[in-house]
Amino acid sequence: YGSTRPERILAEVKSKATRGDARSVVDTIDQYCRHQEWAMNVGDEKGTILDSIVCEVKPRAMLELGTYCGYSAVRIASLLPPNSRLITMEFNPVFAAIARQVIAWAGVEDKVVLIEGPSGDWIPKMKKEFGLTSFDLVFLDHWKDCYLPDTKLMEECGLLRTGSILVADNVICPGAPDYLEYVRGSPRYESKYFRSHLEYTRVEDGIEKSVFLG
Ligand SMILES: Cn1cnc(CNC(=O)c2cc(-c3ccc(F)cc3)cc(O)c2O)c1
Ligand SMILES: [Mg+2]
Repeated sequence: YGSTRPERILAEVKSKATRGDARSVVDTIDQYCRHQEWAMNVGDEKGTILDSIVCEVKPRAMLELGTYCGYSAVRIASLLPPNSRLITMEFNPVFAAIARQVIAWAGVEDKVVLIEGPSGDWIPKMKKEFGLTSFDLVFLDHWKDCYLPDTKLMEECGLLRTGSILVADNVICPGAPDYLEYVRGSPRYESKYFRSHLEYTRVEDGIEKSVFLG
């Protein structure tokens, strides 16, 4: 059914999840990816860690790099306070097209802005395009070799303020060694590792939470 994995995930959401119910969309995707076919969503275990950070920070302005099918965008948006915005960026137009439909099905489209294209092109334009001063919280979940260059670019573009928090998925598997070395070694960050597992598996993975100190 459906020719691509994201299309099969969307089909599952439309047939099993309750329209307008973000939690049921999240649970449907988790069930499908745990029992039918694995997919690179942040998943339920690491998702709980992400939830706790979103609830603690209560971000007014949040950025996600790497939308994929929209699983974490839906998860995050369902926790955002009123008149807060999640901007989520996806390079791959096929993923973006699926994610738009998953986000709409969950009924969170008024909290989420999905932008398509390369992060390196978009990051320098964000302030102007969205009337932003800075991001309170950034979730990095895109190509692992882009975590570090994009973090440096966000610093240079003044998108991080004292207290802005970076949350990075997959710092162990597939891994982002250069990023980890940077945030753990830099005096401008206070970093903490949350040990977990690769989504839907017993393989070790984790989330790194790093506070920008300015
Ligand atoms: C193509 N593409 C578009 N966006 C991206 C960015 N995401 C990832 O690469 C990514 C990969 C994995 C993963 C894949 C294979 C494996 F064996 C173990 C782990 C897990 C994740 O949570 C991820 O976020 C890749
Ligand atoms: Mg990931």
